[in-house]
Amino acid sequence: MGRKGGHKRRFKNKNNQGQDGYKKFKGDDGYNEWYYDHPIFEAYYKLQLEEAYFKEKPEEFTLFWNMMKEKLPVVFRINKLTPNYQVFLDNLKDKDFIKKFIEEKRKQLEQQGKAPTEGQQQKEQEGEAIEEEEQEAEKEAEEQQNEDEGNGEGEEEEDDEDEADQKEGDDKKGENNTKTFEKFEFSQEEIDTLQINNIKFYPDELVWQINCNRTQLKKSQLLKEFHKYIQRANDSGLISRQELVSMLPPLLLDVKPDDIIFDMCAAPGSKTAQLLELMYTQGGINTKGAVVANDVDQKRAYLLTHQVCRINPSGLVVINHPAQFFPTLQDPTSNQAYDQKFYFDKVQADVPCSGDGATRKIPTQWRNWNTRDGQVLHPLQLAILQRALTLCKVGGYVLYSTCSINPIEDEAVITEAFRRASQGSIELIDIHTKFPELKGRRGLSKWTVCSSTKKHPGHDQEKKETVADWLKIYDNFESIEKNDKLAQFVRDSMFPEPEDKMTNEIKIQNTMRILPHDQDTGGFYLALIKKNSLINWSKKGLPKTAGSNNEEQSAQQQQEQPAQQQVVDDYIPDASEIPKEAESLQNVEGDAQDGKKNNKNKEPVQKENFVTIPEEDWQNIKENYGIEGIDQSLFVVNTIGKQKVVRLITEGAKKFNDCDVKGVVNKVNMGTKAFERSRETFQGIQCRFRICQDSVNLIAPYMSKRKIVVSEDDFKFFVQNKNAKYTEMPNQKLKEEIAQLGQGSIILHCPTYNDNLVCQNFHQSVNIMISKEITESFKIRYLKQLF
Ligand SMILES: C[S@@+](CC[C@H](N)C(=O)[O-])C[C@H]1O[C@@H](n2cnc3c(N)ncnc32)[C@H](O)[C@@H]1O
Repeated sequence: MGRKGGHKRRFKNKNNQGQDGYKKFKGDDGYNEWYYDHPIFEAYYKLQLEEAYFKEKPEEFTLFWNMMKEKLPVVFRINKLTPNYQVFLDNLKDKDFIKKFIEEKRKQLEQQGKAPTEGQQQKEQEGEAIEEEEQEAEKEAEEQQNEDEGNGEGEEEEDDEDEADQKEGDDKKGENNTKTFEKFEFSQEEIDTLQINNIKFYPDELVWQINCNRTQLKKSQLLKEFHKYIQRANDSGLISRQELVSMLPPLLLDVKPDDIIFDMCAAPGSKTAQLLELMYTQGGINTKGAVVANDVDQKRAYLLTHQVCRINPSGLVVINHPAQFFPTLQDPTSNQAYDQKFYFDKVQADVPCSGDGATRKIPTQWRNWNTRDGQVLHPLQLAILQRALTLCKVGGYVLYSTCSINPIEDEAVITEAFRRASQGSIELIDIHTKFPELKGRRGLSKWTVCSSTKKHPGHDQEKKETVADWLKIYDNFESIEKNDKLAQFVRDSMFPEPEDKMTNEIKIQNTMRILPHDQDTGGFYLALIKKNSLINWSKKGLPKTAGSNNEEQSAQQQQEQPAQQQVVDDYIPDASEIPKEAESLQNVEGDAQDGKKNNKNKEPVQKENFVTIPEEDWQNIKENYGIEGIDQSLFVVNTIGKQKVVRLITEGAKKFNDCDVKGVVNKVNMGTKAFERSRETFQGIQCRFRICQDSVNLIAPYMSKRKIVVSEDDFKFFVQNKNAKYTEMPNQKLKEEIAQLGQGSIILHCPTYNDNLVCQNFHQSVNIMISKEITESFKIRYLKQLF
């Protein structure tokens, strides 16, 4: 059933009505239409990719380009740390699961006399769609206004799979370059074709893909309930919705339970969560490692805390720094032969990028794409990569990734890092052998540096411009004319060497490009670098920028910064190396869709710190819950505020904290909530702290008091009855056992599921102390509830 009726789309901002090249208009049939076309963008990638990938089959370029315009399918990963996750997994393994789910729901509604008639259904859908559309238009107008004010940042949404405002249609691809609105309903026949498929390259059957996109799931009345099911699982941390390609970097880092990993540009945290999942899957409660998740944007760092806390990780440390300037910490306990500096075992540099591989998620690329963004970001990306390599231990690995397909942000950055690093100190690992089921393209050994001459050529069919009119190509850095404004951000570091000398030497083909049409994903770039020895960074002057007098500039810089000319192993870039413009482009990338950023009103950073729990409080907790076997120093409190929460951290997190002797790192959060100062003051409560559900599975094995072992049935009873009166409890023996413990926090441990429930025991009742989200997860996993 297609969408009918030509309601008007409202545009509040005049700029929405016809920007050069990006017009929305009312089509002949009354549908609003939207251009998915940018001839310069297309010409640029023909130039960059055709010879390497499509020479034999030039028509494949069209497949690739058309796929860039399609919405992404829904993908999610099951969090293996969630006890009894297999119930959810078993559902997915049933090929007819979606069909059965919908039939079940329909039956339920019919029984309740609530099943909508077809007419009602359509009316409702259209009403909702109009409302949503109006909201989208407003959002867009606001975004436009921001751009006009020079913020350069659009509205962004919260999680990895939340897509930026997308208004594209369903089936016009290939015919012309406009799209109409989605179909909002599925016929029974179409529902029958819906499937959830396992993604083979990901271990343990944890990643699944639905063969429709998220808008379809959300907007189809019949599928809405199914979308809610997925949403409930996501909100509770049972699954994480994350784009498929974005799951590759953590997998490639080969995480070990004792690793201390630096995630340099981490918000909103989908890869951080995945790193922690991989770490705890191997190490269980004995996990000692940590993931230090950093983001330059404080608000986004807080958002990350919120997102990653869904999986309750004691090994999480959230910090807030510009990655390229991250300080070198001292490690007094270091057993490295070379020095006493603190080094990370592995570093993930998922750098800020133009995001032009993420057009399937960020359709505004079709309006905004230009060559300048990549050029502006290149120096920042290079500086972050160099810092990543410096901070990584000898024998450790750095994973560089972007969701851009622009060689200036990808191969050019890697090549320049190798040019600057001392020979043999780093090497590119061939990642193509790691996932035989994944189709990855080899990194480019040559590319073209060029600038677009205009933003967008417009959609005027009469214009007869050609690629040559749109792209100004630079053969080499030296040939750039002095006052060429288009080359303002072009640098010598962006050029490959003649005859691919350097790229062949460093084996750039070991890096990987993911193209969207190869396996229905976004575009992505990955490079895994091993650090073989300490690196002597040779900086032959700052990278030269074109469009100015380079020689003069270089000479002046050499005079001003003589130290930078020397060979240095602790490389920190000079701020002047990075164009100021890079800052405003920082959040354009695909993975990081979060709350709107407003640079203007940034609040001053309040430096947080974490210290070991005070002795008196520790003794109170230890005695009350009978805790043995975990060191006091792994329980920390923050130094600002009321210290209401005691957090559990890992040894790795503690080590990182201890190495920041001078307190130079801006910490946002650490570990997971273990105990909370209780508000209850009534009689009989011995302990001032109640247990938190967040870390109960990590602490329960070390608890000998106030822990009751329950059967599967009793466990389910409490999941079903959040506030259970003693008189309602079916198991008399259990009731007596609970009553004997007296009032206060207790846990119910179910050995069958190896799971625990935190409860508050009152005089005559037991209340389950878990959030709404976790309750939903328990209902899915233990009561097998679908809705
Ligand atoms: C590609 S996104 C990271 C996505 C993230 N790794 C994930 O998987 O959810 C890049 C992030 O880098 C941050 N960023 C930009 N410039 C930075 C800098 N100089 N230092 C640290 N983080 C930076 C942005 O705020 C953004 O959150």
